[in-house]
Order: sequence, then C-alpha cells, then structure tokens
Amino acid sequence: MNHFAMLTTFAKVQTRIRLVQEMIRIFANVKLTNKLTGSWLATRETPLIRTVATSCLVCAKSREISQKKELSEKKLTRHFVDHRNVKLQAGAGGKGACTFHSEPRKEWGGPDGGNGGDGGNIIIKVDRQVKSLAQVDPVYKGEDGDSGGSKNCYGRNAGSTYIAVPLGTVVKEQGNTVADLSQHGQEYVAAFGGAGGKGNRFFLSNENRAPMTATPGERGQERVLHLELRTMAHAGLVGFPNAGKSSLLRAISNARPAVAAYPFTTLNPHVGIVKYRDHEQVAVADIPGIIRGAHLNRGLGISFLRHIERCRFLLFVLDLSTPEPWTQLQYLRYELDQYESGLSLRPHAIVANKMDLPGSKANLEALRSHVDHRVIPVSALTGQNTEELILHLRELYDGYLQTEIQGSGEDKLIRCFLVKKNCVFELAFDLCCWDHTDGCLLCVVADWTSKGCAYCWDTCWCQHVRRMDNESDKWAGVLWEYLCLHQPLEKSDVIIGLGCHDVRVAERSAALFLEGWAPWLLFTGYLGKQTADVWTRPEADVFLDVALKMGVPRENILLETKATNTGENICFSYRILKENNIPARKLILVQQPFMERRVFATFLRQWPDQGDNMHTIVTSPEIGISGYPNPTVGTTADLIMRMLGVLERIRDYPQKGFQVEQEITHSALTAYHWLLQAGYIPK
Ligand SMILES: Nc1nc2c(ncn2[C@@H]2O[C@H](COP(=O)(O)OP(=O)(O)OP(=O)(O)O)[C@@H](O)[C@H]2O)c(=O)[nH]1
Ligand SMILES: [Mg+2]
Repeated sequence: MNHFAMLTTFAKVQTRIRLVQEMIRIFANVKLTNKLTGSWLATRETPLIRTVATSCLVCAKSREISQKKELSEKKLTRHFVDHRNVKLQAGAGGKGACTFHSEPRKEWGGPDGGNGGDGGNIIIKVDRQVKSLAQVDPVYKGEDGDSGGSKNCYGRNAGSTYIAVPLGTVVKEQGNTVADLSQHGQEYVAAFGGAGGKGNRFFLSNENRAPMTATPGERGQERVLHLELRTMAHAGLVGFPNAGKSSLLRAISNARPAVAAYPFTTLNPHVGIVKYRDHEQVAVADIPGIIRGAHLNRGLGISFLRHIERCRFLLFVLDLSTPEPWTQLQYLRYELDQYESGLSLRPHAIVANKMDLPGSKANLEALRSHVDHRVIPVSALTGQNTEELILHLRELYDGYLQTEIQGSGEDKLIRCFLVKKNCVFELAFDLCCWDHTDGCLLCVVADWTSKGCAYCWDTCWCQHVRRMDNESDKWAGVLWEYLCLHQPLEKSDVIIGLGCHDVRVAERSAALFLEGWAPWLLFTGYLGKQTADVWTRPEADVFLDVALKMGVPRENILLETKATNTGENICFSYRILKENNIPARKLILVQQPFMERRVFATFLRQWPDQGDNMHTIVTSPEIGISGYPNPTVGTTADLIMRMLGVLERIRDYPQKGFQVEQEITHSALTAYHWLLQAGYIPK
C-alpha cells in the first residue's frame, strides 16, 4: 500500500468513528428525553398522540443550561412590538413625453409623446401569519412610475408596496383612527401613488395641432401613520410575580422570556405561539407580574393591566406552593375589576402551577373547594400536565372564534351594486346567496375593496337593499364639502338657474328672485345627460313652470333652451343677456350643491367678459348630503358616482380649456380614491 492509500484509509476510519460517536450521543439524548416526556418512540405505538406540535415539553428550566447566553430583558422585548410609527412616501408618477412622429419623407408628423405611468401605492395588508409589528420598517418609499416615450408609448405603472401587519392592527393619523384592520387579507391603501404626467399627444386639439406641452408626474402621497395592535394576544397569563408565568410560556410555546427566582423578572410583555397539528396557532402573552394595588399604579402598574385588557381570554397562574393560593386569585380578580369592571369575567382558566413542590397537592384540593371554575394543575418546571393546559387553551380559542364569527355577521356580507333602469342600489348579500340560482345571474367579487364593484342583474334584490355603510358616508361627506363653495349672497343683476334634473334648483332660483336678490331670472338648458331620458321638454321650460307656479312674473323671466352642458349654459346665457340689453356685472348662478365648484370654474373660463368689476356668486338649494337623495335624482350611491365624475372633470377639464384650474385638496383626493376603490364608478 502506498503512502497516499494509507492516508485515505486512515481518514475514512476517523470519519466512521466520529459517526458512531454522534449516534451514541443522539441515542443517549433520546433516552433522556423519553424519561422526561413520556416517550418519543412510545408515541408511535400508543394511540395517545399529542394533538399539539409544540417542541418544548421538556422542562423550561433545563433550557437555561444551554450554552447560549440568555438575552437581556431589553433585547427579548424586541421580538414583540405592539406599536410603530411609519413614514410613507408613495411613488411619483412618471413624466409625460414631448415628441413628434418622425418618418422618412413625412416632415410634419403629429405629436406622439405618451403619458407617464402612475406611481405605486403603499398598502397595509393584514397577514394572519404576522404576529407583531416588529417587522414593520420606520420608512417606506413607493415605486415611481416610468416616464412616457415616443411613438405613443405609455410609461409602466409602478407596482404597489405592501406592508404586512397582524390581525387587529389599528392605523391612526394624528390621533384619529383611519383604519381598523380586523380580517385576514384586508387591505388599506395608506398612501396613493401620484398620477402619471400627460404626454404632448394628450394636448392635441383642433386649435393646437403641434402641442409642446407635456406635464410631469404628480408626487406620491406622503403620510406619517401610527400603527397599533388592538389585540395583543389571544390568551394572557395573569399572576403575581414569581408565580411561574414566564416558565409556563416557555413550557408551552416557542417563546423564551427570562426566568429568575426574583419578582419582576419580566418587565415587558412577551408573546409566544402555541402551534397545533391542524396548523392553528394561539398567541399567548406573558405579562409582567401584578401586585396588590396595581390598579393604583403600584408595582409595574396600570400599563400591564392595559395589556391584559387586550387579550381575548385569560389564564390565571397561581403559585400552589404558597399557603391559601385562592387568595391570589381573589386579589388578581380584584385588581382587574378595579381597572375595568368585568375584566376578570372574560373567558378564563385557573392554572395551578408548581405542582412538583411539596404541599402543592394539599393546596390544590383546598383551591378546588374554594373556586367553582376549572383548575388545571401543572408544573412549568417539569412540564407535568402541560398537555391538558394546551388542550384547554385550544378550547378557549375555539370558543372565541365561534363568538367572533357570530358577532361579525355583518362583516360577512358581500357588497355590490345593482344597476337597474339607470338607478343604482347598493346591495349586501349574505354568504348564503353565493349559490343563489333562481333564474338570475349573480356575480360577486369577494375582494370587492380592491377589485371594484360587481353587478348583478335581475334578481330578487329588494330584500337585500340596505343602507350605505358609515365609511362610504364619511368619504362622500368629504367630497361633498369640497365640491360645495358656500359663498355668501349679494344683491345682483341676474339670477341664472342652470338646467338639470333637480327641480329644487328652479325652486331655489325662484325663491331668490322673490326675496329680491336680483330683478331678472334666467333659466338655461335644453336636455342634458340626466334629463334626456326623463323629460321631453327643455330643462329651461320645466324650470319656467316651477317659477311661474311660485309666483315669479313671466316678464321677469328669460329662457335659453339650447345649452346641453355647463360650458354652453354659461356662453349662451351671456348671449341672451346681451341680446336683451340686460346689464350683467353681478350674477348669481344656481345649480345643485355638488356642482358649485365646477360651475364657478367653468364660469371663470367661459364667460366672455371677465373684467375687474365682474362679480359672480354660485349657490344651490339649501340641502345637505343626507337630504339630497330622492326618487328623481337618485340614491346616495348615485350621488357619490356623480360627485366622482364632477371631481374628475375639475381635474381634467382645465387642460381641455373648458374651465379654470382648481386646487384639489388632499382630503378630496383621498375621498375620491377611497370611493373608487369601494367600487363606485364616476358618472
Ligand atoms: N419548582 C418549581 N419552580 C418553578 C415552577 N415554575 C416556575 N418556577 C420558578 O419560579 C421562579 C419564578 O419563575 P418565573 O417564570 O420567572 O415567574 P414569573 O411569574 O414570570 O415572574 P415575574 O416575571 O417576576 O412576574 C423561577 O425561579 C422558576 O424557576 C414550577 O413549576 N416548579
Ligand atoms: Mg416573568
């Protein structure tokens, strides 16, 4: 055998020896574990298989022997974070391009600059797997949209940035709650990406065949939000200092809170996850010890009672080695109830800990005779009977899920719109209607908040019509407020009632005349979008009837019956007043409340005579948003869709030259996006 072959054989023998040593070590460990836990191999034969998959039946204390240095309390608490501030900057829109078509022998190619892509939104999304806010970064920046290109190439829209948060996260802005995320998968668009800029192709018109204008993309929304976990954990371990709460959490979950033989070892709450075979997970919080007078802020005081309040059910941990352990329970209950009445009555179990110590057995019997609730004897140190505790924990959890589902029946409704004869009804379908097949097509988008609305036709819908939810109402109110101007009235030369399908506009115009705000009343309008299907006579004629009925003399009323849109209403009214030699330096324009801003912006662009001494006031029927819906003008859902359409015109029409630019406030823009997302379609 040569020298090299000898070396190879020696190395092989050494590897085998190491393998055998390793096997012996593992085997010895298994035997030790079997002794402590009641067998690893035995479970293969016995039908009594653990229904839990927690890895830590071995006593909690034994783990302290591990060579790994224990983490300090401060470091340990980093694993669980229950509130966070985040700064969000959504992506900016890409800029529009300014280019012209170029081709050999084609000198004057038209504009072909494409629009920029929209900036990416930042979305907060609930993920059941996420248990704390520890993973949430302090700053998020959304993706920017791509710029537009030549040959009418549009820039790519940026994708959304997602922030995963646990169930029960409350989103707050300047102290106000803006979202309460309570369902798995629920999304909240926390910052909207900026719209992409327009390329010069967009500005092509009959007047300008070679526009050089291209606009930059809008900036993305910027927000600072405060995230807070409403529910801290499913179960909370409540007990006096040193009762063994942290040891117990170590014994039943994967958490590693510090354990020591002195009070107030735990200074901050820790959350451990108990995992079950069916992959269900129950979060258990180890809460710092409570002492008598905690409700008066003694010991670690009220802040920890606050954590208890956020748990769905409680585990009272008692040290059974002390005399009269039931008094601990009485004191704990007293402290909880002093903090919040009825808190101690939450679903709970009593855990009698330290059963391995002498005297505990006798105390257990005495405790059982003093309380009428279930008592689970365990030893966190040796792991004795932790099985029963884990199974009972699951019972409590299942009970909680049951009540949660029953209580949130309303949330299970799926919302959609029914469009019928030009009327839109908001509907709510119960889950059971998914299989509803009595001759109707029912199409429901489950993820309605992000996908938009669903339509359903010809169904027995009456029973399902319901009020709009508060959140839509809120945003509709914000939009309404932005669109109304609330200008104070002044004596004027002419009152102009702009035609529409709402006769309250005619009534308001006539009332203003009768109150003496102006000596002339002019109604303008042929048939428009809303009236074309409903009326056969021009809007101005219908309004005239209303005014005459109210007692306005015919000779004070002028009619303009050709205009089909707001711009024409203004231009044609100017002409009529000129033809009749009626001075018009001061005007009162009357339209529907949510049209005030748009009418004003249109007037400033379309009225030919915009001298310094020209003065205009826009007003409307004196009704609020709740008083607006009626059988003629439609439902609140109709109103919302019209308001969205008006806002889009305020945004887009200045570029087309129809009206002057108006600043769109941040709140109005947020309302617009929210309502769009909720499925309302701009009309
Ligand atoms: N013999 C015995 N000792 C235990 C048992 N459980 C906990 N201990 C001991 O009791 C002491 C306190 O345990 P901890 O788990 O830190 O108690 P705690 O309730 O978290 O205490 P605080 O964090 O101070 O509120 C430690 O020395 C543990 O080893 C048990 O079942 N049997
Ligand atoms: Mg502790």
